[in-house]
Amino acid sequence: MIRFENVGLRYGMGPEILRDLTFDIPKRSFQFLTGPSGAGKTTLLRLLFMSLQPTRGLINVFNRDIATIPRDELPLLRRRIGIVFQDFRLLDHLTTFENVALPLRVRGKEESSYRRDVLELLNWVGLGDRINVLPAVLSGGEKQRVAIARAIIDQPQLLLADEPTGNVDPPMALRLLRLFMELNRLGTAVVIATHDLSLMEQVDARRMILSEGRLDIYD
Ligand SMILES: Nc1ncnc2c1ncn2[C@@H]1O[C@H](COP(=O)(O)OP(=O)(O)OP(=O)(O)O)[C@@H](O)[C@H]1O
Repeated sequence: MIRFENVGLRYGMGPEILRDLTFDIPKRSFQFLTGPSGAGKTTLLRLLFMSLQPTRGLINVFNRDIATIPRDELPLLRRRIGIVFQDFRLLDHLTTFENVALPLRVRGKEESSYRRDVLELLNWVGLGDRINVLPAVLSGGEKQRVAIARAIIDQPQLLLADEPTGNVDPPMALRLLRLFMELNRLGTAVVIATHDLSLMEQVDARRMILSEGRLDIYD
């Protein structure tokens, strides 16, 4: 589904942050992306989301060479990807419900067709009593769960999550992990960037480890 070949990335004239990355992300796979702070996990997620072009090498996403995709086609392609940003990126003027429902609204779906699904997911992530509030009154952990719910509500083909359990307590982290596993069981390829060893120990999943610009993969 995704293929990197000899990919390198530097920001401006800076040092090469990622070097000679060659790997695949197969359909329906589940992997953790880990490595020390500053190793380039967020950068790699940005390459996967096509919000950054590599300085060298080839990236294929959904069998398209990202260097040749016209800019105006990117939004449509990105709709197949759910993403949880480290800084959440919720829309401040929308309620919890509206933020989570956004990908469905963008698709032109009627609220009556998804209302129950959104409410069920919000209950599952423990936000059943925060449905009608704006992001400004939510805690960091609550915002994180809204961002996760928004990323998965439309069952994307690929989920990219940057430290998705960084702001919640261990029991909630486990609950969220179960949610990602269920999504994966339903067919989504999942990439979770994390430092959380205890979280990774819960699942016998592929590990992609970034260190000093290189990537090692343990299947
Ligand atoms: N926009 C940018 N311009 C210049 N340098 C950047 C930019 N974004 C990231 N970097 C640098 O690239 C390197 C990798 O950063 P990145 O955020 O990808 O690492 P990370 O592994 O996600 O870190 P963390 O675990 O702390 O979130 C760092 O040295 C960072 O300073």
